[in-house]
Amino acid sequence: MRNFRLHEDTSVEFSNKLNFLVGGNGQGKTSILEAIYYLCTTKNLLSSSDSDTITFGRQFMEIKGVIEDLAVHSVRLNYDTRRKYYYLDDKIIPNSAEIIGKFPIVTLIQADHQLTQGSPSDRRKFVDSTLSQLSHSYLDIYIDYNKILRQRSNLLSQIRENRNLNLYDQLEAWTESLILKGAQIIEHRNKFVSEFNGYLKNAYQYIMGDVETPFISYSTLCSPEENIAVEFRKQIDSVKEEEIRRGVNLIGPHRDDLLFLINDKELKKYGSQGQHKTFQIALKFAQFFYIKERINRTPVFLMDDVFGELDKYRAEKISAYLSEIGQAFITMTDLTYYEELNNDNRLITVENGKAKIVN
Ligand SMILES: Nc1ncnc2c1ncn2[C@@H]1O[C@H](COP(=O)(O)OP(=O)(O)OP(=O)(O)O)[C@@H](O)[C@H]1O
Repeated sequence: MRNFRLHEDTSVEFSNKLNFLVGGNGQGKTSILEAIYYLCTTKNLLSSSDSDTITFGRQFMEIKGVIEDLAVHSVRLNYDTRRKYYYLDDKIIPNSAEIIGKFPIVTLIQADHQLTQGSPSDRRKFVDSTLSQLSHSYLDIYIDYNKILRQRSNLLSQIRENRNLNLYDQLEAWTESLILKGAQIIEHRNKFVSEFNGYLKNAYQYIMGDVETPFISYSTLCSPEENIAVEFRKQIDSVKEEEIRRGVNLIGPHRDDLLFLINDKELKKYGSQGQHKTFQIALKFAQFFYIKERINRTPVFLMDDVFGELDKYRAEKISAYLSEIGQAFITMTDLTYYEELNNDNRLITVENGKAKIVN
């Protein structure tokens, strides 16, 4: 990393098992996770803007890495306040969608409280990012669908201003495309949720025991037994005037949600803080094992300060769970859980933007 947040010039060679990044607050631990995430996805882990990551007073940042996976790849990201460049094996990648799924990654970070406590879009993002890492065809459908949404809402606003017949014909064509792609998204999400529930139950019960059973219910425009395209058409026809009046796409999978339940009770309404936290962690471990089994490759796992907020019982359970994952990067402010770890693992201290391997 060069000129990346506090890291003016930091290099680290990681273990292919667990890497513990230990240091006080504000020393640059999370930034290392952020850099790894950039290399695997081209995107920012914390939804900050790329320009925030350049060390104060500098004009550019650079992150380079070697990823040993099915093959050995060199990856590099440069950002110079105007443009971001991503290189894979020294070849520039113009479209970041090409990288999604190439280096599978799962993250467990502070912002994950939004998964259970935030808005439906946070939950849709979870499903979409999992499916996009698994299948490029899902990503293509998803990108197409979002383009259609934009075009169609522009058109709805135009019709509001000018009710011309030609525009109505165009609207019908966009509605057909919306239904076609939207129905494909719903089919994929339906299948995902039905498969994923087993993984979630395993992960949750590994941490909490089997007195509590988690469940995800997918809330979309119709039930799984109904014909998606037929229902979609029926509902979109019934709100046509309202869509024009508001210039908004009112029906489709962009309004879906996931409902989280514990023992059939809605987590959002009845869950304790601890249950929320356990649910968030279980979602991420389940995502890890789901991706791993579907594509037969082990995602990299990033965990930012997970242990700080947990009681001793759950922290120990999760610490034991770590031995079942592959390469992981785990930040912590102290070494309470380090003693349980074996020789394959690496302890790296991070202090004021400098990283040092301790063992
Ligand atoms: N663009 C930047 N240039 C220089 N320093 C920065 C920049 N952005 C953030 N920082 C500094 O980096 C530090 C935050 O880094 P990071 O989030 O990696 O810390 P951390 O070790 O994970 O801390 P915590 O344990 O509190 O989460 C802060 O001290 C912040 O002031």
